[in-house]
Amino acid sequence: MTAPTESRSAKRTSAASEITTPPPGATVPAVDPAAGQEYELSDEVLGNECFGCGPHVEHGLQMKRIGRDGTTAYGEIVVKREHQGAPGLAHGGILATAMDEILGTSAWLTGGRYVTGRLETDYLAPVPVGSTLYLKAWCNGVEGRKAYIEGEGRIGGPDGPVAVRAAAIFVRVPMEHFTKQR
Ligand SMILES: CCCCCCCCCC(=O)SCCNC(=O)CCNC(=O)[C@H](O)C(C)(C)COP(=O)(O)OP(=O)(O)OC[C@H]1O[C@@H](n2cnc3c(N)ncnc32)[C@H](O)[C@@H]1OP(=O)(O)O
Repeated sequence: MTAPTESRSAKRTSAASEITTPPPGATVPAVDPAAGQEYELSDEVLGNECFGCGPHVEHGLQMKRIGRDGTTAYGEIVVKREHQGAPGLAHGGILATAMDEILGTSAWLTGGRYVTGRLETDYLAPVPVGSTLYLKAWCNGVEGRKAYIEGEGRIGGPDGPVAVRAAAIFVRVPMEHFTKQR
């Protein structure tokens, strides 16, 4: 009998593909205190009915952003019954949404307003209903309007096993992207 082999995603240490890996010319943004201030103000400007972080969105993730360090963002969600896919486990799309939210937060910490262009997700372990997912995301580089962001979600504690990883390209947009009538 052969020993069970580790899954391909468990062997990978990053969710980033060639597309979401910053090109050689990308720069890691310097920490800008004004960017942090703008990020704090963003809810006031845009309101917050966000499925990811709106505190009063009943069936939303209600992600708590619990800190930042430069462009690294930290957050937590508690997986609720209405977030399940298979019985007792978080739906993969919900986990991707949580990653989108925390990676987006890191992008905004670079000092611009960003939307997700591409999001890649690796699922490494099931996430049970009732568990807390500890999220972290950081910026690997910025080139032109593109921010290359990566992150992970852990269960059991902030240093627990990684259950989900993601990598993304966020594209900088003007404020009108959010305010114009469609
Ligand atoms: C405190 C606040 C925290 C906020 C957290 C937010 C978390 C949630 C974030 C979201 O979920 S945002 C909602 C989901 N995303 C969208 O609705 C975006 C929909 N797409 C668009 O609006 C446009 O396609 C987009 C603004 C992304 C780009 O259109 P543009 O016409 O402005 O730009 P263009 O297409 O010229 O692309 C600009 C650059 O980005 C690149 N790009 C665009 N889309 C891409 C993509 N999908 N994959 C890779 N690269 C992409 C594109 O190749 C190009 O690279 P170069 O400058 O090198 O030429």
